[in-house]
Amino acid sequence: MNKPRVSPVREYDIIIVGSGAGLDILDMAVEHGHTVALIDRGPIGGTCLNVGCIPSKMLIFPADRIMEIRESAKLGIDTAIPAIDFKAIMNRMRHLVNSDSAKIEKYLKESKALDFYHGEAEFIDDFTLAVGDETIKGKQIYLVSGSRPLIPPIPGLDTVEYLTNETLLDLEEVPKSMVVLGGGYIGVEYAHFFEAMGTDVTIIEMRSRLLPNEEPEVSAYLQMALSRRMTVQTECTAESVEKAPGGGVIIHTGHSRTGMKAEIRAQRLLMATGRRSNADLLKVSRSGIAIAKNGYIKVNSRLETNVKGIYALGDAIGREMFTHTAHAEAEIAGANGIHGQHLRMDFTASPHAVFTHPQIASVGLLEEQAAQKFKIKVGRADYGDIALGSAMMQDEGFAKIIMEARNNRILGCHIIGPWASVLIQEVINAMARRGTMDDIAAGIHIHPALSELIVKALFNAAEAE
Ligand SMILES: Cc1cc2nc3c(=O)[nH]c(=O)nc-3n(C[C@H](O)[C@H](O)[C@H](O)COP(=O)(O)OP(=O)(O)OC[C@H]3O[C@@H](n4cnc5c(N)ncnc54)[C@H](O)[C@@H]3O)c2cc1C
Ligand SMILES: NC(=O)c1ccc[n+]([C@@H]2O[C@H](COP(=O)([O-])OP(=O)(O)OC[C@H]3O[C@@H](n4cnc5c(N)ncnc54)[C@H](O)[C@@H]3O)[C@@H](O)[C@H]2O)c1
Repeated sequence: MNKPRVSPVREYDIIIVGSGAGLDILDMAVEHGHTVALIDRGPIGGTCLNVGCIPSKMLIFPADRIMEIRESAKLGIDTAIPAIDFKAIMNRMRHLVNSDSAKIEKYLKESKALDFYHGEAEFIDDFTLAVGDETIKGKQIYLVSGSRPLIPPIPGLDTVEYLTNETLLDLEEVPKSMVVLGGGYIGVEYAHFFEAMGTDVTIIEMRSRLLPNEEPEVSAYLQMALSRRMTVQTECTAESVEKAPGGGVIIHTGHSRTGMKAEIRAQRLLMATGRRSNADLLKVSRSGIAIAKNGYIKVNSRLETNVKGIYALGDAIGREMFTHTAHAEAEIAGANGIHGQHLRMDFTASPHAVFTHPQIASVGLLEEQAAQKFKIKVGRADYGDIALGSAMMQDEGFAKIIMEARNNRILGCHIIGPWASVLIQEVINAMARRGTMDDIAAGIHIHPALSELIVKALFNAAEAE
């Protein structure tokens, strides 16, 4: 009788799970001369490259151009969009994603500086992981295992076909109609994309506003702007789902305040209802690592778990779930684990942008949060208040800045309108240094440029009582 093959345990200085921000740790570990193993079940390169930021923004860029063309009528430019080549837009996105992912995979497979394990890892013991038939042990472990779509248990959902941020990337034809369930980041970005492509979109959001974690005025303006292009239903929950006779889906909804019931029929249903941790796949409990109630891995401010020598970062810890934050966390975790430093992760100036239309960017505290902690001054400037905004006939959109009243320290900034993700950068830089209004206003701002929006909001805040 053949004995089951038991491969010897291979030992490494460092094991990394995840090839998203995990690659940053890999670089540090290799540079430091450690023996390293990197594990990923694929697709290689993580969420951002394969099913997140990169494909979504490659799709949204043409959607933004469509909006520019539509909006140019107000400037006196007569335009039309005779056709949109959806297939070409999707193919361009898939080509870049696949080729970048393949390059990373080739490097991981061919590099002599590391061992790459292509498979799903799970803990079998402290510091010991199984990947397929292999068993590996690390002196230090970095869990950069990310998150995946959270699909709520809606009756009937298992009987219909639905899309997620992953499967929508395989679409070959533009859907005629789509219900986007969830008005969070993914929901409002893809609602913008599909409407621009010609889909009849309905967003269903159970909370009282879109992007419930943004500044309420930002949500309100976004809802107004998107409602001109699509149906937006807030305080609305999908109670059940069924196949529509002849194709598509029927979503039965209930309004949480009025109790009103309705049904919406659409060719496609996109689930954009949040994310869940991948920690369950890793079976981290077998190594004694503490997990929060929501399934994310618990870490201290040095990004170390309760098990000394095991670090976690990125979406795996469920804090600010953005690529740039994951990279910033990798710097901290790597410096602590690999270089023996004692750095703490500071989320005070951790920003984000939402690439819907109009674009949104945000850093720091919301007005309500700031008011609970400090005596504050708030300033707002509209795009229409500055010269370039007027030239653009940008009569909507604004920047809002929140400062500590006693010293003008910047506590938060929220922008909705063109180039919000770029405009906010100087505020982020100032906040990262715990800066005040002077750290921004001291520099001469070019006239007439959109950056004057920030200066105007700052001065309005300074003058506020
Ligand atoms: C549609 C969408 C759009 C987004 N847009 C933006 C944006 O514009 N800007 C932005 O900053 N952020 C954006 N994000 C968020 C961003 O993608 C994530 O925050 C980021 O990718 C997290 O990186 P990570 O390295 O922590 O995890 P991931 O990139 O998810 O990497 C985790 C890796 O671990 C692997 N893995 C997990 N479990 C195991 C296991 N048990 N064994 C082996 N391998 C495993 C996975 O295969 C994966 O490759 C977006 C997300 C989505 C879904
Ligand atoms: N531009 C960016 O940086 C960007 C873009 C996309 C995603 N992301 C990242 O991905 C994460 C996930 O995005 P997401 O949009 O899936 O999650 P999310 O948590 O931002 O939004 C999910 C929304 O769905 C709603 N919802 C949940 N269940 C529902 C139901 N049954 N009926 C109606 N509404 C329901 C929630 O109230 C919530 O508003 C974000 O937190 C962000 O970190 C970032």
